[in-house]
Amino acid sequence: MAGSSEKAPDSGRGVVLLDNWPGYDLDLFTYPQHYYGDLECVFIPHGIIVDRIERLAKDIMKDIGCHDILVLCVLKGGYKFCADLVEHLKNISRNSDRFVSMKVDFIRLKSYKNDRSMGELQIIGDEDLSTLTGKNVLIVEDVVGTGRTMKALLSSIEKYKPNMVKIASLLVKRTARSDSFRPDYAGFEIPDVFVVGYALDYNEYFRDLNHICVINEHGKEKYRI
Ligand SMILES: O=P(O)(O)OC[C@H]1O[C@H](OP(=O)(O)OP(=O)(O)O)[C@H](O)[C@@H]1O
Ligand code: HPA
Repeated sequence: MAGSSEKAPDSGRGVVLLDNWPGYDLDLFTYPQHYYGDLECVFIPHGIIVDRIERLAKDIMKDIGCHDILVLCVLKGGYKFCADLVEHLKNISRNSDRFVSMKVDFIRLKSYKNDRSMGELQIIGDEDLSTLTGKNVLIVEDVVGTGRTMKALLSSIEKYKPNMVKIASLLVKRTARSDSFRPDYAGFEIPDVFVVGYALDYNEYFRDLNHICVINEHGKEKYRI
């Protein structure tokens, strides 16, 4: 992976995977048998994901660790990232002089069918966003693609007047469909490919895959709705 990083590190973009990043041969890793034949490659192995999150947690604590934090996990795709990030944030907080109190809340958003954004964001459930009023909110999201989901969420949240809002996204796509929305913290910047695993899904499949992988055409056909 080191060979695929761009020249000067730009921590705002996270680990940059170039358009020609081929990923790793699937046979070098283990993954559930029920997905044999459905994947192109291992794009980001699980170990690297977790190591990168450890560093994100350090950066987040450095910036906002002086405040009490309300972590807002965006379901469903964000649950793995959120769980691992909170674990690292807790470890850092526990081992530092200043203990930061952290609460975790959840919101469920849905906009994708197959590998396409349907344009309209659904907030599923009856979330009471008034709990965000006056809070220092850290939104935790799995992927920013077009950026529509995050923009819509931010505009829904604004009226509840949180004290501060920061966004951490594990992945950010370089895509022509993007309205150039950038999170405050990014794990990896990736090309415009549809990835699954580590809780990212294709029509609810592949959330039970540890690595982030690229789905192939066979997989898309098999699970298309
Ligand atoms: O930047 P965008 O193009 O808007 O895409 C990003 C969103 O798409 C996915 O959600 P999805 O609708 O698949 O719901 P899920 O989290 O339940 O899988 C993902 O979890 C993000 O929330
Ligand atoms: O690549 C992706 N995978 C899963 N969900 C997504 N939502 C936007 N992009 C993606």
